[in-house]
Amino acid sequence: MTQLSAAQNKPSDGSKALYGGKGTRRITVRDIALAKERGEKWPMLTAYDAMTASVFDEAGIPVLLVGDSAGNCHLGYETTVPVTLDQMTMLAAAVVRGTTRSLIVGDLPFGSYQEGPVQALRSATRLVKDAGVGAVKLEGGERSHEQIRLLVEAGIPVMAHIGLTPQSVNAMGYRVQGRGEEAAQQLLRDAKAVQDAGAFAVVLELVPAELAAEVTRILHIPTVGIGAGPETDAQVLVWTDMLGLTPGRMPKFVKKYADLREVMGTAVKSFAEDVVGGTFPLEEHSVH
Ligand SMILES: Nc1nc(=O)c2c([nH]1)NC[C@@H]1CN(c3ccc(C(=O)N[C@@H](CCC(=O)O)C(=O)O)cc3)CN21
Ligand SMILES: CC(C)C(=O)C(=O)O
Ligand SMILES: [Mg+2]
Repeated sequence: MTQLSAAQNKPSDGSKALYGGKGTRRITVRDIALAKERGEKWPMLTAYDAMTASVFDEAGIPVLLVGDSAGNCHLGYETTVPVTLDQMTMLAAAVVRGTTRSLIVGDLPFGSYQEGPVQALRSATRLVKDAGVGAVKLEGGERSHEQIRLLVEAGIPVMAHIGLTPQSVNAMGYRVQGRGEEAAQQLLRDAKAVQDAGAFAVVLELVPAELAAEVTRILHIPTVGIGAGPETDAQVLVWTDMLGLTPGRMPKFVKKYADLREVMGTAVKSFAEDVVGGTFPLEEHSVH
């Protein structure tokens, strides 16, 4: 363990912090492991296109997830369930092209790894070779440990995802997971299973804060919380939620840092009014 300067949340040994560090090469899973040793917290956001990803990359977000939340946040589906591997490959390739420093994690969509480890390896290989991601993510704890193990043996870093697993919405709904002694024990078994299988990090979605804190203390790999309280090593939010673009009511765990829906709506209305009223384009926007 290297010593951490608590005031600045920066490593005191001269190495680069995941967030706030000046390094320009691409972040690796090794950098992520070192951050946990230093007790450093880090942010993760979703991204679905090159332009948005470049904004987050330039802002210093060390890890970007090309989430299958693209299904409902980018492609107009109700849930993540219909998203295909072809769609994820196209979106992930765009995010890789738009970034230089962030580690890009590609979500394996529903149906691309449930058949077993061999299918999972074929799907993950597609994201690595055709999109250029540095890691993949898949849902499930004990039930996915064989998939995780084979991918890791093949040299593909895996981020696991336990607690609420949205690809199982038709079976479990969108409910808090790990409430009550039995469910808490299952979550602890899932967390240990993905670590033992070789995952480099694990997302904890919608689990009680106390349980997420316990998992974070027990595991040596970093935990990435979403609706899992303040004690996880990292926090992830869906970018359209935290920037106020997603329509409608937000889950309780979302903090809205901007109101892009309002900003964009107001701007496009002024454009429309300018066109209708003949005040755009002006002489300065015209060529002769
Ligand atoms: N826009 C968006 N944001 C997300 O965080 C997100 C997605 N889409 N799509 C994929 C999954 C699905 N997720 C979800 C979806 C719904 C709830 C939800 O309804 N939560 C409620 C009730 C929880 C309860 O009390 O049991 C909440 O208020 O948090 C939570 C996470 C998280 N992910
Ligand atoms: C919510 C995060 C963890 C995710 O899996 C996604 O955005 O698809
Ligand atoms: Mg996902």
